[in-house]
Amino acid sequence: MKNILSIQSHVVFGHAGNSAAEFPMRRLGVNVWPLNTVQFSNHTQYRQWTGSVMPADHLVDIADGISAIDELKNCDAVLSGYMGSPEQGNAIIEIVKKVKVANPNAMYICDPVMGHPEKGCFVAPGVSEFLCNIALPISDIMSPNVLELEELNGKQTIHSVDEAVIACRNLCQKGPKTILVKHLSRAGYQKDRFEMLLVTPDEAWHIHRPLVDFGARQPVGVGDMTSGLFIANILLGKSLVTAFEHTTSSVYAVMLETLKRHQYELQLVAAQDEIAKPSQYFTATKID
Ligand SMILES: Nc1ncnc2c1ncn2[C@@H]1O[C@H](COP(=O)(O)OP(=O)(O)O)[C@@H](O)[C@H]1O
Ligand SMILES: Cc1ncc(COP(=O)(O)O)c(C=O)c1O
Ligand SMILES: [Mg+2]
Repeated sequence: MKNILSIQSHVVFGHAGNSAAEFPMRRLGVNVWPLNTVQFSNHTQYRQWTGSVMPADHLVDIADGISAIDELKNCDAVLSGYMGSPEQGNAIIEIVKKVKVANPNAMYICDPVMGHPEKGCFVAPGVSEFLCNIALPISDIMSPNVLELEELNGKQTIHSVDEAVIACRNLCQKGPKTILVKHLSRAGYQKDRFEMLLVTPDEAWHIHRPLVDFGARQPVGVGDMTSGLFIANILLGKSLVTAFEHTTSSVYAVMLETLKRHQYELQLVAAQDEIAKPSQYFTATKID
């Protein structure tokens, strides 16, 4: 059984951060060790929430506890997502280093959640700089959306798929050898499809799925679920491309179930069998 230390936000009501990623990863068949960066009542796109950001040393303390019972060596990957503060970022890097000492084969996948103030996703000041300067060079995999990719690539606007591939290759030179662009949005080929990219130093793959019409109230936590499913698929031994395809297909099934039930929160439990074995399978196209 593979083990993922998943360091993300936790919401008590609904699904974002660990509350969006943990169940789908487990449903695929990997073990998850959730380490929560915040505990909020609900995700921030409700524009109001209660709860607390965990102190940065709490994160290291928990990892040290796992190390003390000699289990850190069984950690196969660290996944990080929504961070409550840049200090937490530094704590996460310390944890990644400890995990890699205990298990040199462990991977670090960083979902560089930077927030979109206009969309209502709020992230503490300094987190974006931390992701660009400190997290990038030590990540094995990064999973930005196109806005995050622009930030990571020196704030250069990305207009097209070709430019996105170039931006990803720039990141590959600085650290992560695999980049999953979780959402190409305006940089994609088509306005009426949801598009993603998978880029390594040698190859680039493109995938698209239909847009699901949620009107103005788009579900949150989709990125967190996407990054989680991608690393879970990789740990299950799938190739990068198959992991990419399976992730797209599972996420699409969750979106459809969410729409069918007229819900704002992702319908993870209802769609659980589709997460494991999506009935509609999307295949990727090699573009480089
Ligand atoms: N098939 C789909 N159809 C329509 N919207 C989708 C689909 N898949 C995902 N989305 C939406 O696309 C958005 C992706 O958000 P974005 O900020 O670009 O990346 P992230 O998921 O990292 O936050 C989310 O609002 C999500 O609900
Ligand atoms: C607490 C929390 N975690 C994570 C996220 C990221 O969600 P997404 O996967 O949609 O980027 C958000 C977005 O608002 C959030 O409020
Ligand atoms: Mg996101």
